[in-house]
Amino acid sequence: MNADRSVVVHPDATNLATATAARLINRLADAQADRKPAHVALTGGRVAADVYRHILDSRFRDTVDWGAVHFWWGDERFLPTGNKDRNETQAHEAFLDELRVDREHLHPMPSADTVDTVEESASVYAAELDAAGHGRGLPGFDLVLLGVGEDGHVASLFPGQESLKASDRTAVGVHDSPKPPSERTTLTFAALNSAEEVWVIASGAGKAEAVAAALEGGDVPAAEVRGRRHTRWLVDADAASELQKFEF
Ligand SMILES: O=C(O)[C@H](O)[C@@H](O)[C@H](O)[C@H](O)COP(=O)(O)O
Repeated sequence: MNADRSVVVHPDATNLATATAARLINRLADAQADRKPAHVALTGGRVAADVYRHILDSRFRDTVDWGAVHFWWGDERFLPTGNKDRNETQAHEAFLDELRVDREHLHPMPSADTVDTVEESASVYAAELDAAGHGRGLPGFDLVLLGVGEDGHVASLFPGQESLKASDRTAVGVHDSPKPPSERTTLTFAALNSAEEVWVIASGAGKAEAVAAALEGGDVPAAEVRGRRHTRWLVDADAASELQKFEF
């Protein structure tokens, strides 16, 4: 059961990205103080890319031993390695290539030139997650970072799709993503919610309806995410503009 949920409303998109970058650095440094290596699952999207870029620019960035962080992905577009639209590519360009990461600790979801189908991609990734978890299925994410779509999707878990029900698996393939490209690999809720903390970041008025639905009883995938210890919604004022019940 989710122990705790918080909503932090930031005045604007830049403040959201810079504050979340600092929060992420602190979260990873705290996780490393408890145990190394730390495990984080990254997300794709424009808002997340802004956060990654601000991590790189942060004067606190080397508080984290980046070589002792395992980087996973919450979802990935089923495209060839290096394709500019892959979440992995965007993360490398935004910050990973400039940090002293350990290449052995990078865990991209299989690409379209290494496996034939999204089902195979999901199966290979599930096996990698299980191996990292020493047979327990998952490595014990210290943090899962998520964006949210206008339709309330998180990762590549879209409204009305079978993937929402895949509670017995940690990763599944997606064929009909309404957000292009149509073929993707995604962690399931079982995997996302295994994390100590789950953070959802949202910026802009276009996300306001999805944020309100997720936080105020609506039927959207984003309403289903919860960290084992903490769930944080990190939003800017525009994305919070349709929240009714929160005083801020
Ligand atoms: O592969 C993807 O597209 C992402 O993982 C997706 O879940 C994204 O985080 C949201 O769609 C928000 O994207 P924006 O931040 O660009 O609005």
